[in-house]
Amino acid sequence: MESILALSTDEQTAKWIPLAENYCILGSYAQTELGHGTYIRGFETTATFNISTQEFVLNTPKISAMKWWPGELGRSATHAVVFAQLYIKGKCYGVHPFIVQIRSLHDHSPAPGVTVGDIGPKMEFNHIDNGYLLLRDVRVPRENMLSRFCEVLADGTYVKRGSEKINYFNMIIIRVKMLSNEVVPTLMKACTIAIRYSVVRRQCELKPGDQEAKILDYQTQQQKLLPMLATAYAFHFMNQYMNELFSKGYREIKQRNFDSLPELHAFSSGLKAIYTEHCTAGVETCRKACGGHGYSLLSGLPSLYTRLAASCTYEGENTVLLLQTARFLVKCLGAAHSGQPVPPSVAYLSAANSERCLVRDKRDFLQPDVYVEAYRHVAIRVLSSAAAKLQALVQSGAEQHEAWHQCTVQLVHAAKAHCHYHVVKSFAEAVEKLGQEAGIQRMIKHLCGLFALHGIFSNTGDFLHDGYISGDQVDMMTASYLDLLAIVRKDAVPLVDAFDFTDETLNSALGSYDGQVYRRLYQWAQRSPSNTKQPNQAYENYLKPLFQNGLSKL
Ligand SMILES: Cc1cc2nc3c(=O)[nH]c(=O)nc-3n(C[C@H](O)[C@H](O)[C@H](O)COP(=O)(O)OP(=O)(O)OC[C@H]3O[C@@H](n4cnc5c(N)ncnc54)[C@H](O)[C@@H]3O)c2cc1C
Repeated sequence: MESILALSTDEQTAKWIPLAENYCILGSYAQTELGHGTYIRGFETTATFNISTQEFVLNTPKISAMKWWPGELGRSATHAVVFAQLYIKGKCYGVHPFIVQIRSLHDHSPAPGVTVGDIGPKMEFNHIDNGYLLLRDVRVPRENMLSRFCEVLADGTYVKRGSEKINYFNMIIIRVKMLSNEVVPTLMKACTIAIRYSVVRRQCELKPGDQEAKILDYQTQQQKLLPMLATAYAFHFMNQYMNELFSKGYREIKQRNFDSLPELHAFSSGLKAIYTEHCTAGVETCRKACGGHGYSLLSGLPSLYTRLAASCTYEGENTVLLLQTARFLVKCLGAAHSGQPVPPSVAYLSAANSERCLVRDKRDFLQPDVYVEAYRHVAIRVLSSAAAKLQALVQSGAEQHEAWHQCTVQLVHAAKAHCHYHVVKSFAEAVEKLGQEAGIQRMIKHLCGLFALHGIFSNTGDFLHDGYISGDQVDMMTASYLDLLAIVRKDAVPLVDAFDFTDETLNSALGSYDGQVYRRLYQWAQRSPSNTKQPNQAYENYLKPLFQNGLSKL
């Protein structure tokens, strides 16, 4: 439905959306092929326009062209938005989207010319039937090409309205939505489970002779979990900013003003990559922080991890996305240096870069303008140094693509630094806006500081590299960081309760609101098939003969 809404004409929307909304049809987004996922221009599925019948004829010319991975395709979908190379009178016009009926609406059997099935077991994602699709002379009417931005007229004339990149616009939409709806809530759930568990679980004595301590009172446990909590809040506030930027851009694009498309694409790509990377790693950190019980599926944590791990790949592979962000940044840096206007998210590149951090006391590191400036400095420095290397390679005779290839590791670094700067900045701005609620503002400001200082603590080299901060300042920053761990510890439980997940949604024996961890683990373990199956077949079939055989030998 997202694809149809973004890519279809008003008439196409009026035809297909009510059918989808009323479950008369079920859709799948069929883009990826066996041989190509990232490189969309390399897709091999073809859609050839037949003027005499006014139809497109879709084909899978070879095995690598088979659609592979689309969700809901395996056994559920009746229709798919299939991306294929458009051919008119022998000329290729690139990849376009077509609505193709793949199963009968009467008995769900494959439509004529369609071979469709499930791709088999995966690391997780068992809630979705990812499928394969092979097309042999499958015909669809001319109206089935989604034509908001490109159309094929009855006489075979190809009409373009706007940027050719617009066909990828729905990928931006889905990317932006997945961050708010799936990625960040998953980290929030993991934090809720691990933090609630860490105030129930007691282990060892903090002070000899005392009662065993809650594990969240150990500084190392705080350092595992509380920066993850701060990350969840940071991404939440960044999402609000991104959604505003996106809504504005979406309105303009619908009016066929494509000016914001490069910025939206670059920003959503970079954020998707860093969110999914940090959230996936964060969920795994939460799991490990729950010790042995975190490894049990009953904790709810392993399935959060395996589901989220897929998001590093789908809707754009992360490295590839970061490189796209970097390409945009390098272009904007060039424009900024030559005094041309640049989009708002990169306006900071036009200002001079500060040389030194002027902090003299550890408390200064708790000032948002201090850490926001430090992140800005690093983002400009890393990008400038990658761009300078790129330029030097080209000036020394390397071809542009070769020079780019030799800089990709540093370019990925630059894209990450750009996104990290924005997340810190938007978090600090969100804190400012909470001015009406002093208590909440104080709490969230601590979290914001923790997020920012955790990033500096974990990537100290980036800040030390050109002497922006000194070794002494690193010590001050570390002292503030550790102070914040103890401060945020006090609010940790209300801060996860504020996410407001129900016990049913968390589905975790460790993370329920009432804290009855051990009772629930025992009750849920009772339901395990090995405990409920009667009689115990493993004993009857294998162990009993083994024991009897052993005894008979004595
Ligand atoms: C759970 C799940 C659900 C999915 N659902 C759908 C769906 O509904 N519909 C659909 O169409 N597809 C779907 N996909 C497919 C998904 O979109 C692709 O797997 C994804 O776009 C990555 O493409 P790829 O598999 O070709 O990876 P590749 O591009 O082959 O990546 C492999 C490696 O090569 C590197 N690489 C590739 N190109 C470059 C480059 N230019 N520069 C540097 N490094 C590069 C990558 O960084 C990566 O490390 C799904 C995938 C998963 C795992």
